[in-house]
Amino acid sequence: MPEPSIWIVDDEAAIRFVLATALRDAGWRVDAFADATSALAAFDAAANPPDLLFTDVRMPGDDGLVLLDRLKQRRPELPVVVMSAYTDIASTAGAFRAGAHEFLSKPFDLDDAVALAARVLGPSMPPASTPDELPVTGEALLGHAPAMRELFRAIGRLAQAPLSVLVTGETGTGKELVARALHRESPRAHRPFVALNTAAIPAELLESELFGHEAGAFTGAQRRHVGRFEQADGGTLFLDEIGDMPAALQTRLLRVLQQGEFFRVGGRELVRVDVRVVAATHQDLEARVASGQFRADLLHRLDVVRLRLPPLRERREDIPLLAAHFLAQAATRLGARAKRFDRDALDRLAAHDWPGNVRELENVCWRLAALAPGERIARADVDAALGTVEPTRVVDWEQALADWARAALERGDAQLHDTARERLDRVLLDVALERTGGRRGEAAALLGLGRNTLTRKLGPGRVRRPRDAN
Ligand SMILES: Nc1ncnc2c1ncn2[C@@H]1O[C@H](COP(=O)(O)OP(=O)(O)OP(=O)(O)O)[C@@H](O)[C@H]1O
Repeated sequence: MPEPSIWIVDDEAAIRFVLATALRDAGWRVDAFADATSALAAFDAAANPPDLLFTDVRMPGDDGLVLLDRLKQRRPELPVVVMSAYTDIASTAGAFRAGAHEFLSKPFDLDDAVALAARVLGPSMPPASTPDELPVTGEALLGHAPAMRELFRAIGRLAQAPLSVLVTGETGTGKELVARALHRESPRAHRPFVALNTAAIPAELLESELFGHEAGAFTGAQRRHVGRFEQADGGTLFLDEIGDMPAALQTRLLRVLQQGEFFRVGGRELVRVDVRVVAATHQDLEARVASGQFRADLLHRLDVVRLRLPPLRERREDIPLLAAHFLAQAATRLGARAKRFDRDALDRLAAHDWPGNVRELENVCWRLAALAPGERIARADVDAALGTVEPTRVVDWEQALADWARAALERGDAQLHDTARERLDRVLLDVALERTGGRRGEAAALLGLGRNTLTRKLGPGRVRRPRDAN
């Protein structure tokens, strides 16, 4: 069977490059095109058409929606993922009606794109293609803020002992890099480092992803699949977004951690493994335990040692160092000339709040490497790259939230974070569903969520009429 092939159509060289690299690393054949016309010409001439196509929306010449339409006329069953900037989402909601398979809002996380491709092309990818089994050398964890120095010391100490570690911190703060560093510095370094993002994989596939399955274990399981635990034997298993793990699987994971052995899904043979688990979460797991969403005994098992990564806004002194690093890295990988930041530009970067933390900074630097016209990056370039993401009304909203939080703390409300998240999700979902007349796929696209995530958030009994009282 030939390996599945993926095509990327995007006018932005940086996006083509990073997406193609990530998908190739994951084991797929990838071809990339800079515009719709050349992609369509290649499609018509191709002996082996793609099995999946990613397209940008806004491109010079025919846009991605025109391309989508033309492709659908030729091959209606071709899955097409439409990628678009956050600000274009409203105009892109129609993409689903036009037959798009999925929607990826830019800037996106490469892991999400790879997971999405894995969903479309099937979970039993060729075994050699495990996206996370990358070489773990040369991934520098940079920083000289006191909290980071303390963290490096802790990593050095902890790497030697096979203790479970829980890494906490907001999204994009570098939790996975910490896990990789723990592995790299450990006696397990010559064995695999395997990562699994619990939140990126649909709940129904998670069990077989973790523990593997035998051929015929369920519909669609044609071949035996070796799970991540087995892949990581002798090495380190990194479980990202552990807080999102479904309850039944938490129970199973706990048992495996206690006993070091398990059955594959549909299997009778007991599999023994020696795996060091590093788990990560951006959530408050104690609060999830208190509200019954996370098992206390599993938390204790994972949380033998805890490492906390501060958000980037709490270590602003590291911003210039990180920015220079990402800019140089992007230039090398783009084959472009190195650029430098003006003082003002660095000040602007240092003043930003970075809700997406280091990942957001990395994305902005890639954008600057690819787009800023001169060799010196000025403040205005940074303004443009940061976009107009902080309209003034957001401030009012945050103010209201702060008032609410103060009042709730005053009342002694114990589960503030969960309540807030739930209300936030509910408001966003209701507004989006209201706008799309209840069509979930489009509502998901409007919110920049995957359809699966939306369905999970809606859950049973969560489908409410738009204007129900609270
Ligand atoms: N201190 C650092 N030095 C260099 N690069 C970093 C650092 N911290 C994070 N990065 C880079 O930022 C990006 C995000 O890091 P990472 O994936 O480890 O974050 P995360 O906390 O695991 O995110 P999430 O919770 O969303 O999974 C990666 O590309 C990583 O290489």
